[in-house]
Amino acid sequence: MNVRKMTDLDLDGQRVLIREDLNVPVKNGQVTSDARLRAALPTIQAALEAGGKVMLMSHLGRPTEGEPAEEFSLAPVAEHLSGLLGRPVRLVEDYLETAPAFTDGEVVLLENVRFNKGEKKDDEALAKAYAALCDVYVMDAFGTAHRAQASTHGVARFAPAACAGPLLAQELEALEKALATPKRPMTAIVGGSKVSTKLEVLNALSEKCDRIIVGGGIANTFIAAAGYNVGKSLHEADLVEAAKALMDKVEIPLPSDVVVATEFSDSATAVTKPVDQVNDDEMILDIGPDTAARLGEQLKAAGTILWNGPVGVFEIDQFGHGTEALSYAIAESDGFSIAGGGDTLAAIDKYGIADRVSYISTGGGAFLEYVEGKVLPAVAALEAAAK
Ligand SMILES: Nc1ncnc2c1ncn2[C@@H]1O[C@H](COP(=O)(O)OP(=O)(O)OP(=O)(O)O)[C@@H](O)[C@H]1O
Ligand SMILES: O=C(O)[C@H](O)COP(=O)(O)O
Repeated sequence: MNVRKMTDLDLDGQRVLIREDLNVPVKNGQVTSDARLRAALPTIQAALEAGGKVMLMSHLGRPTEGEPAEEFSLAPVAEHLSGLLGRPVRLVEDYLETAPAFTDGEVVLLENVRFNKGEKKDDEALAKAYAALCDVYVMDAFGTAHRAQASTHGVARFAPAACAGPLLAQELEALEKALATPKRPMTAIVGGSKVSTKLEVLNALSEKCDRIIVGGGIANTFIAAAGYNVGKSLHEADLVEAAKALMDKVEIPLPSDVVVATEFSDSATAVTKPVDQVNDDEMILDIGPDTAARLGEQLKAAGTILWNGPVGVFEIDQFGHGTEALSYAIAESDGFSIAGGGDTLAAIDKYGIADRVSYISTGGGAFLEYVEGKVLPAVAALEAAAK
């Protein structure tokens, strides 16, 4: 990676704009898993110690672009981060109109970049506006390095100086080392709710892995491809043909039993049933216990495990047993395990297996795309800026 590093630059007195991935789960105005915030702390502290005037920026969730909404505000993140850093973190909303002022000892957090029109399209004018806020731009958001957006990509072209932050550099080095000569069999677990983007990644993974375990909305798409009714489950009907093609290329064990409910809520009644008996008014929200036991045995025998995405709606306890069982199987496996993703980190915390996973990455989709062998757009932008 031929990029400038934050540690190579003199930050003293400079306005330092750090893009972090502070996209963490928030419930009722509280951060429920702060792993990504803790991972960003060493970078923030190093920039402060080097005398930088620190501004952080991040997205949170997937709001409708250009429409600020309280549910996607970084306010809970500012509060939580302030506790972790032991200093005030001031959330600034109007930074595109007025450049934020700095007070000693304070960190500035720019409100959700996805509230700005053009962020996701990598709009040049927006990228220039971000660049104008700083003397040094630091890309440290490994979890969002697979997105070519104004705050992760475009800004690097226009900032007076652009460099990689310590977390981004450390993640890339650790993954490169871990994946250089993976022990076989290599098994990937891909779950969660981002069906269309992650199904594409499965194609590349099918070339590298010996087996792919699917969960969440992704598994539901495969269940539909196998000809079963998935009722109201999250799935991607358009991708059923793509799922069929994948099943011909690599072993993708399908759930034999599933946990369903007729509503998506904390108080929903969970019913376990065979996969071929899902009704039209039901949603598949977890893998069943027989499936979890079978997949758990396969995981224990794996040489390398790559895990992104919970296999069920684990935030609701009655739909968390599948993710819990697979977490314990990963913890018990002698294979080298790599896990990453915002909600995956939350599941790792919930089931207390962090010290038994060989490497935990802050990236989910980013880590999968790295495994694919793709050059991450944010890294490419830093490489171009270093020329
Ligand atoms: N069967 C299902 N139906 C609907 N949602 C599901 C299902 N299974 C899991 N989920 C949801 O998927 C979400 C996590 O998916 P996601 O793809 O965002 O994973 P992640 O680990 O955060 O990765 P990334 O960092 O790429 O976002 C969780 O909120 C979980 O409740
Ligand atoms: O959680 C993630 O994978 C990153 O924060 C990227 O989020 P996105 O998939 O909404 O771009």
